[in-house]
Amino acid sequence: MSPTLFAAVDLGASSGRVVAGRVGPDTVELTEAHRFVNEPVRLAGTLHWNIAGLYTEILRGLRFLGRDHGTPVSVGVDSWAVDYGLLDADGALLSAPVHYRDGRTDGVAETINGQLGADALYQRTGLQILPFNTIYQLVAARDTAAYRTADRLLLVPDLIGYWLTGAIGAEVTNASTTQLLDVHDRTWDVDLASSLGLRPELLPSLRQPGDLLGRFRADVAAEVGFDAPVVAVASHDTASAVIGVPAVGDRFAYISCGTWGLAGLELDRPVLSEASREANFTNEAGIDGTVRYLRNVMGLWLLQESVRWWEREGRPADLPTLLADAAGVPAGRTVIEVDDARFLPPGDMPSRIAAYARETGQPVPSAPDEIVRCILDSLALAFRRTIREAMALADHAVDVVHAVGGGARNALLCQLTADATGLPVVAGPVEATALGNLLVQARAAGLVADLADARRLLAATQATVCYEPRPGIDWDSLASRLASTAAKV
Ligand SMILES: C[C@H](O)[C@H](O)[C@@H](O)C(=O)CO
Repeated sequence: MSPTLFAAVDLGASSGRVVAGRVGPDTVELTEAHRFVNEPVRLAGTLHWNIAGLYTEILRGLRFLGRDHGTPVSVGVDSWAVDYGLLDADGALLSAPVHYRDGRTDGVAETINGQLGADALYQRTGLQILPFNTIYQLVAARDTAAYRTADRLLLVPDLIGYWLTGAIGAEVTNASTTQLLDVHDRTWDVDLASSLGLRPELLPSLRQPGDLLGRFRADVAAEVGFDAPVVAVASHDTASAVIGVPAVGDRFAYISCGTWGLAGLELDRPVLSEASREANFTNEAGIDGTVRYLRNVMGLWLLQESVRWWEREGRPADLPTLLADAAGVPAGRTVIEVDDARFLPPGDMPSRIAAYARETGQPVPSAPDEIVRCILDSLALAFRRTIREAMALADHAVDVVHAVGGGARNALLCQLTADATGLPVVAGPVEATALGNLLVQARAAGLVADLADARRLLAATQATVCYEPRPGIDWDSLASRLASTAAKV
């Protein structure tokens, strides 16, 4: 039997892609039909996603896929979390979704948590406190004309699904990132929304990975040159990435490493202890009732934004060269708290890193290779801390760390993470998110039995590189230096 063709639309914060996936009893082959950058735009002072531009690229990618690979059995859409579009009563988009790095939510989380009680909120939603969680974005937007006149709220992958099929709904893994979903029964916490003066009627009915949205609208089928059904996948890209981890058994940790570094565990129930809340771990919904017990680490955003800044200044910023040079910089020369709030907004990242070093009395990195080394040493330290804390808080043993996503290509980061954690790091697949998207569709088509079966297929078909921990760097003392810096900033 020849492998079956599926189409995955995977929207990341820095780039998007349309991927043709062929799945058979012992094959999973990916071919990129189209890749495009995801460049946000500031409109009248507010940072937005160029969602119409992204949708245009998606249609272009589907057209290329149909032309070069044929008609897929189904299409699945995933994207970054928390952000949404508002529709009016006619189904028209009221304004381009606001980017989670926009400053409109500054201070909102503190106010709301003070009002509701951080622990009470955690017991209801199980979510880490990040300033851009959808709940805080809605509180920041509740007095806007768009919010007041809106008829429906659609998270980004659901908005794309709506434009492709006309179907309205909210897929549960991404809905769990709103901090408006009950962590126990995975239904909308309507009382919580009402208690904040939010409009629960905006929240669409929930759907599960594998559910059918519907077939392409006629105009979409005409535009892309074929008709196909759209199937809900684990539409939070991180949820799809975790499905795409080629793990065997459950004694593993993962790092979905891209713009963000999502480091954590897959559990069968949430951890809602006071210690877990204080450590700011999240319990995002995974597939089949699993829990993605993780914490957001600032991730390769630090590197992406530094490169963007150097390019803006007309300085050479070729990543492979930067990484090769950074390997020659002494380890642990300067370490930063990567999750310091100053590193969240776009801007002059190299200067912010230098300022942090200055404030903490460390050697101040100025040359690009020193900045890059500082970023990678500090990310490895953050992954070490996060994985060790997750293991302790969830009382969960780990023998291996799976690093997936674009960061799996970064050999220096993977090796430093192995050294810092003292655990082997299995790097790959890079396209774990697209693979997780495709395998949920393959299961809906009856080609894959369950999550374990999907991972067996991945382990048998996808290339990985294993980095064994090496001695030599005193990560304990780097960790305590980092801890002491926090007191100085
Ligand atoms: C806000 C981030 O998008 C989110 O926390 C993260 O999980 C993600 O979606 C990474 O793409």
